[in-house]
Amino acid sequence: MAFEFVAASRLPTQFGEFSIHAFQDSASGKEHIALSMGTLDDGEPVLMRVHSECLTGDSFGSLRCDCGPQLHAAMQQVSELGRGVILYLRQEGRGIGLVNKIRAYALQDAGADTVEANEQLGFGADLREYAMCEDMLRHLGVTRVRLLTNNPKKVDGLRAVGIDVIERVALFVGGNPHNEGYMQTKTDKMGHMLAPEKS
Ligand SMILES: Nc1nc2c(ncn2[C@@H]2O[C@H](COP(=O)(O)OP(=O)(O)OP(=O)(O)O)[C@@H](O)[C@H]2O)c(=O)[nH]1
Ligand SMILES: [Zn+2]
Repeated sequence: MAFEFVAASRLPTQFGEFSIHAFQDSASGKEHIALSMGTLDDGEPVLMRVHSECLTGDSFGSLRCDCGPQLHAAMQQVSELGRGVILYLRQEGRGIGLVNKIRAYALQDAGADTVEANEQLGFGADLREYAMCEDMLRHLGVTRVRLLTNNPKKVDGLRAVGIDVIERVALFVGGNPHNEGYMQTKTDKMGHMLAPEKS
């Protein structure tokens, strides 16, 4: 799959004015988005968030996860710097899709954790891959990144497709009673680093 740039426009937001860039794979029709601010092609490291689409969290304000607050925190940090990029990847449900994620939520309502639910549906814990990021960053002229994430596997995944991640920057947004089990499972079973590293 090769993701080609299609179009870009201004995107004024509550966090400041971004540029929004649309990319599409001509064969599959799959689409991904980048939000950018400032000059990115000067060779200096760029603050980057790779955000997996989460309709429930990003759009409906769901308290079952931490996606919505993470997306807004990343946009706020880029805006404060006046420079950075957010790759918004259409890989809902850690790659299993929205309908399957809701099926997984139903299993979690019945007692499964977020990994067990995927597995009970016949999926692996995390189906995401990051090859599209290389095409998107090449178009934007980004060569080195400081990655906003609590997920070391995401750092590994991006490096595996040739992206020079020079630093992982924690993106803690706190928790709530509805997502504490989910966050614990991410820590215990998926290697997320959701607490400040002991210095
Ligand atoms: N299958 C499944 N996907 C989920 C669930 N909760 C959130 N997601 C999806 O998980 C993705 C976000 O991944 P997370 O594990 O929350 O975080 P991450 O992106 O890996 O790590 P960070 O960069 O630190 O945010 C989005 O695509 C969400 O739709 C769940 O219970 N089951
Ligand atoms: Zn979410």
